[in-house]
Amino acid sequence: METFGVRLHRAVAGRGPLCVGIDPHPGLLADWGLPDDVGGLERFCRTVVEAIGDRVAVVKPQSAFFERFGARGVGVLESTIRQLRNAGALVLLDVKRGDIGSTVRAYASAYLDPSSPLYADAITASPYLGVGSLAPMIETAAAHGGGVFVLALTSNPEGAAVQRAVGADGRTVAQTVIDEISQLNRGVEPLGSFGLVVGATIGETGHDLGSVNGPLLAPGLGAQGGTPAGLRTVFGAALPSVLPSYSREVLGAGPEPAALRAATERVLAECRAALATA
Ligand SMILES: O=c1ccn([C@@H]2O[C@H](COP(=O)(O)O)[C@@H](O)[C@H]2O)c(=O)[nH]1
Repeated sequence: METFGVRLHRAVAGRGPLCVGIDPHPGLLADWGLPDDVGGLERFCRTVVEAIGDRVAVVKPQSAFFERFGARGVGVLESTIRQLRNAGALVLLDVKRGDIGSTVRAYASAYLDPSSPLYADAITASPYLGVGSLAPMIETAAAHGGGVFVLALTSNPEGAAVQRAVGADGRTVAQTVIDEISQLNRGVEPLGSFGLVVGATIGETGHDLGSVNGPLLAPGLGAQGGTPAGLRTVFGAALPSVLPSYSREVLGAGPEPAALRAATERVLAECRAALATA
């Protein structure tokens, strides 16, 4: 069985360093001339899958925008994940789950067990009940070749108050998360399966990302103000491990598939150029 790290490394080598998010905001549905209902959601997602599913390394559906339509919205999420995987994209489901360990085990079954209808290649996770509480997710991912991206330094300004709080050992909360995830990837080649989320908006982090040896998802590009040129400031020597992520910047180019593809090619070229300077 191939690990998620191996699969991601190959996908990025073949398709380029880019993650595109599927965030069907009500405003985007309206801009695309679609109704704000399950039918509109389904058409939006099908258009994105058909336009870019066969050319982007990673696609990141944002679960919240599907959940707001209830069971039928989650049904669209299931079929979107399936279609994306059939098109050869790795699916990173953005659910930011976290809880006590026994409940985390249920989340792991829901998203990282291949027998689940919502099975994805990787998920996002929240470490604020303790990184150790995520162990069942880590174990399930490892058992099935999946990945987990844990929030470390998020792109929103409110995150810093929690993530940069300093603990008794002098490390920030974020550095503790970084260090614990780094341990999981130690010695793994070419890339570990356990990643971190570090926002592209946050500037110089003051944190040591050099030993993570896993993917660094960088949301916040485009709509939130982050730029490919700014990635060097945020990530420094860790730049080669960065997976830049855009949602609204690309989706806003729709609904024409050719325009979605052109926006994807544009941001990919910008990211390639920024990461090539590493
Ligand atoms: O720190 C974080 C973690 C996750 N996100 C998610 O990424 C996308 C960003 O969307 P844009 O339209 O490109 O701003 C969205 O799903 C967020 O929930 C993040 O922005 N920052």
